[in-house]
Amino acid sequence: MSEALRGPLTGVPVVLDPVMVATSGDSLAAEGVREAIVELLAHCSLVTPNLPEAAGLTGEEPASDRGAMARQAQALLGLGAPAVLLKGGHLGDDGDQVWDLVARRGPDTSQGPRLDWLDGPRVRTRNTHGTGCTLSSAVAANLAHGLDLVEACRRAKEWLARALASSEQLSVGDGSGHGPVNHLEASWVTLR
Ligand SMILES: Nc1ncnc2c1ncn2[C@@H]1O[C@H](COP(=O)(O)OP(=O)(O)O)[C@@H](O)[C@H]1O
Ligand SMILES: Cc1ncc(COP(=O)(O)OP(=O)(O)O)c(N)n1
Repeated sequence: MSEALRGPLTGVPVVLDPVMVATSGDSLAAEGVREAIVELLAHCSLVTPNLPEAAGLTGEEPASDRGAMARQAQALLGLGAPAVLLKGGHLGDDGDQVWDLVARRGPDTSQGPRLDWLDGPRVRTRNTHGTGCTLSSAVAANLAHGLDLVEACRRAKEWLARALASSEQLSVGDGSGHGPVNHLEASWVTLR
């Protein structure tokens, strides 16, 4: 993979979603995956960890406040990522707002990284399955459309909030688990 990123994919925006820990807390990564992801960091345009994944990559405890999120995002820049979208969905599940952070290396290294907080209302739903994959895919699509990195992340997060809010319209399984977000929210029509 890193050979492809250095060769044929040079110059193509690449979003790396380091799927290691699900929203449920379940580990999705085998041994050695951390090292493989760290090796890829320098060759992608943006890495999009959730809080447990950022902790796994930096070797720290999962961030429990926005200060720790900022520190871990900068630690990921230090590991080689040019930009980080650190997702804060796991931070303070009771809060009314959900905060994500975009951290980028500044053009002038003496001035430190640029941090842009993206906040949005927390949608009260159990149907959060696939939020991370949905967000990173939407950011990749927005980058392919030529949007600037922060705008690509902001619009993806806004769309995800609508897909979460619309998830109640889906009827999947017996309703006992975490259902999926509604990717078709913009064109959803309920036929009865
Ligand atoms: N209940 C919610 N309401 C609104 N946005 C949410 C909610 N839960 C998660 N998000 C957003 O979904 C995205 C993925 O968040 P997160 O849960 O941290 O990652 P993952 O799904 O990879 O575990 C982030 O943009 C986060 O802000
Ligand atoms: C089999 C499998 N792959 C990936 C994930 C993680 O998906 P993601 O969208 O990052 O987050 P949640 O689904 O955990 O909200 C997964 N859960 N299972």
